[in-house]
Amino acid sequence: MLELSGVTVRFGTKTAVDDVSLSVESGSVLAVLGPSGCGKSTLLRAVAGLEPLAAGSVRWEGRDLAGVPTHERGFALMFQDGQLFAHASVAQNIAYPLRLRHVGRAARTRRVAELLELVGLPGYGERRPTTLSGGEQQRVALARSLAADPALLLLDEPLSALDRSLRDRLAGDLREILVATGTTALMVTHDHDEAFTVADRMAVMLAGRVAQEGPSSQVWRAPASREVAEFVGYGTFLDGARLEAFREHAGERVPRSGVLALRRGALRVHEAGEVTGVVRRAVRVSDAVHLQVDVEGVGEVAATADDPGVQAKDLVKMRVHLRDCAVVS
Ligand SMILES: Nc1ncnc2c1ncn2[C@@H]1O[C@H](COP(=O)(O)OP(=O)(O)OP(=O)(O)O)[C@@H](O)[C@H]1O
Repeated sequence: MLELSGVTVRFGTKTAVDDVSLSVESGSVLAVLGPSGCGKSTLLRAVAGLEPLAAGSVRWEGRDLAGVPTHERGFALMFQDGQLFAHASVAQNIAYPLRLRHVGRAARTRRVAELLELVGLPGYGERRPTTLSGGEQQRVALARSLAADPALLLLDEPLSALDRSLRDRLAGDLREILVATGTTALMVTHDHDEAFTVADRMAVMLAGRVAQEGPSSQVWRAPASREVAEFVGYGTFLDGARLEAFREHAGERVPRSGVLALRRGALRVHEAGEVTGVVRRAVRVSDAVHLQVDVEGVGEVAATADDPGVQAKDLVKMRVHLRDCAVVS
């Protein structure tokens, strides 16, 4: 188990990581999710022993790692661009951590074949990294990170250099590989979908601090604040008179008080929908149309339509899906 307690990292007068306490159970994956500059990479580097702590402690299996250098922590790091050795083969890249540990040739060859199988690249051993696609290169980087059975895998935006569809696919594969190998991992990312796919738990980090930590589905369904809600994809916030007007359209099942946060999927165009509005903007995406709809008394809300024909100035009816809504304070 990894335990961070009051971890603080400063650069001069700037506090990049501010009193962060988190734990990662053995065999589980925690995603630290936050916007650019919130301090998540610095936190990961502190766990790896690459940044000194101004305060707090990092413990692994109960042992305080203060003073333990990076290479003695038994952790593996994987970055955004896998940083493969361009002049070595895929097999040599993967075998590198094993060579450092003086694992014999036969055992290395066996392990490399096993890892290539695991990451879905059997038979790729003799290729050069430069002949591989970005997604394949990240798979090789993952295989290399896992080669020496690290106690803890530290992943820094492992998929963000890839395009969206590949990223979604690889996120699913990464999850399966981590579960299959029982790997304990700490991943930092700014992508909430990726965090949701790969991790068991999420910690949302804002301005150096942990704003909320919990099982991913809980952070998703019950964000602790408006800032967290915004970060995990809620785009419309209704309170006071706007909430009251929304209730008049949508009915009693809409909460009466607090701030109602809505994801785009909370309002879906449907002929029997209870909320009526005028489309102000319609943007087609691959499998839906994203709308901004003006609802009387409520103002503009984000909505979605399956019918690709929906366009600006249309009068639409929308159904409210409460599972895509949350009340935040
Ligand atoms: N070596 C350094 N010296 C001074 N300031 C630094 C250093 N490294 C990071 N910082 C600052 O600390 C803050 C946190 O940086 P960090 O890289 O951890 O953020 P991040 O959340 O990982 O962002 P990104 O997603 O953009 O990588 C930033 O304001 C950054 O400018």
